Amino acid sequence: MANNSSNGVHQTTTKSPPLPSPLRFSKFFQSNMRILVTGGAGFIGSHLVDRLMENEKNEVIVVDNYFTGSKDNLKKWIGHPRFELIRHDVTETLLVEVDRIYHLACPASPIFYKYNPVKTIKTNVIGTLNMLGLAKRVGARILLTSTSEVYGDPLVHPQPESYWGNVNPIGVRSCYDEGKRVAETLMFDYHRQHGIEIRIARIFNTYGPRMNIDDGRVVSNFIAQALRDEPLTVQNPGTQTRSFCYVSDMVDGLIRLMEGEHTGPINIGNPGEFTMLELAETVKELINPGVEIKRVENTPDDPRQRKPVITKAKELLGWEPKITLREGLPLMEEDFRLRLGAAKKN
Ligand SMILES: NC(=O)c1ccc[n+]([C@@H]2O[C@H](COP(=O)([O-])OP(=O)(O)OC[C@H]3O[C@@H](n4cnc5c(N)ncnc54)[C@H](O)[C@@H]3O)[C@@H](O)[C@H]2O)c1
Ligand SMILES: O=C(O)[C@H]1O[C@H](OP(=O)(O)OP(=O)(O)OC[C@H]2O[C@@H](n3ccc(=O)[nH]c3=O)[C@H](O)[C@@H]2O)[C@H](O)[C@@H](O)[C@@H]1O
Repeated sequence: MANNSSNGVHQTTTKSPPLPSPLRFSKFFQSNMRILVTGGAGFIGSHLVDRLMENEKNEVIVVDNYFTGSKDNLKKWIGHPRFELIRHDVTETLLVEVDRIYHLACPASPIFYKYNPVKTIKTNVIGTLNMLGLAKRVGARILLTSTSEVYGDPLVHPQPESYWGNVNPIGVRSCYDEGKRVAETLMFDYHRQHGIEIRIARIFNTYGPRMNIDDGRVVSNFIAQALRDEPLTVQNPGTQTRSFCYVSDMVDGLIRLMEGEHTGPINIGNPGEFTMLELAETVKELINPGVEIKRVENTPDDPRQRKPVITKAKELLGWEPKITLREGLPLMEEDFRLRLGAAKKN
């Protein structure tokens, strides 16, 4: 086990952050907080935007290239005076004046991030560099949505933030997991070298309404399959585990991290751990008891186990998840039924 005893506070800097734009101190400037959400048209991003827009002091700017996200996820905010939506690819520079940057832009489903791996790594590396450059120019605080995939196929279980991980640097998942690891490195280098205020969330598998129906991730696959009366495809061996966090809990954790005092990295996830066979059985029981469960081939480098240690999130952010898998699945089922036009039997 590679253990990092210097993780956390010792790696931070005492350098002052760059000054915010002079506009902040202008007597005509409204007291609103201007918040940029990259990848805000995606699954987690659009829920985050909903929550941020509830606060009348917030102005929200979303940039997205719509690779896996869609305007539909933000339709209720389009035209709102405190909301702006920009078609933009984060691998290109962006000039906006903001106080906070939630940097989510990156395809998250393995099917999509493996589709164009070179683009995925550019998004993670060049995209994060561009957002850090922006943060430096305007004195904004920036939060990166990193991932439990930085732990790779973990040899330590459950995973604390101090674990350095077990990642294949040349595998088919590396564009994503090594990409996020470099993104974390860039965040800390900008923090130490330029005093940028950074926050890093290591997100564990998150699910909920608005996931793409054909997203390819396991929860959306199983729910869509159950509703279409198609076999639930459990990839071998079926004993691999994941810990699933409902999206409203995730958004709450991200906002607490952004507004708190700690750089992270901090794991944000639900420690309830399930094998993929258990997940399939639960979906079958709750949504379609008649559906078949079918075993299919897995993909290379699939992590065998994953469960977050969330002591840091609890102690430093006062955060822990509230929604169990059994409570969250029916909420997602409702949304999928509406979108698939699948009425409830009985
Ligand atoms: N959902 C999860 O379980 C999970 C777990 C760990 C980390 N994360 C991270 O959280 C973030 C959001 O994940 P999600 O589940 O909402 O995924 P998603 O695919 O629904 O959202 C990603 C968004 O980023 C946009 N995007 C992709 N590349 C871009 C680019 N180059 N320029 C501009 N926009 C771009 C997409 O169009 C999409 O709207 C990602 O950074 C992901 O790595 C998610
Ligand atoms: O939370 C994380 O940190 C990462 O988790 C996921 O990656 P992964 O856990 O591999 O997500 P899935 O594709 O949903 O796979 C989960 C498990 O379900 C299995 N699976 C998937 C799909 C399916 O139809 N059947 C099935 O059994 C896979 O073999 C895997 O073991 C996300 O897609 C990443 O964006 C995210 O960063």
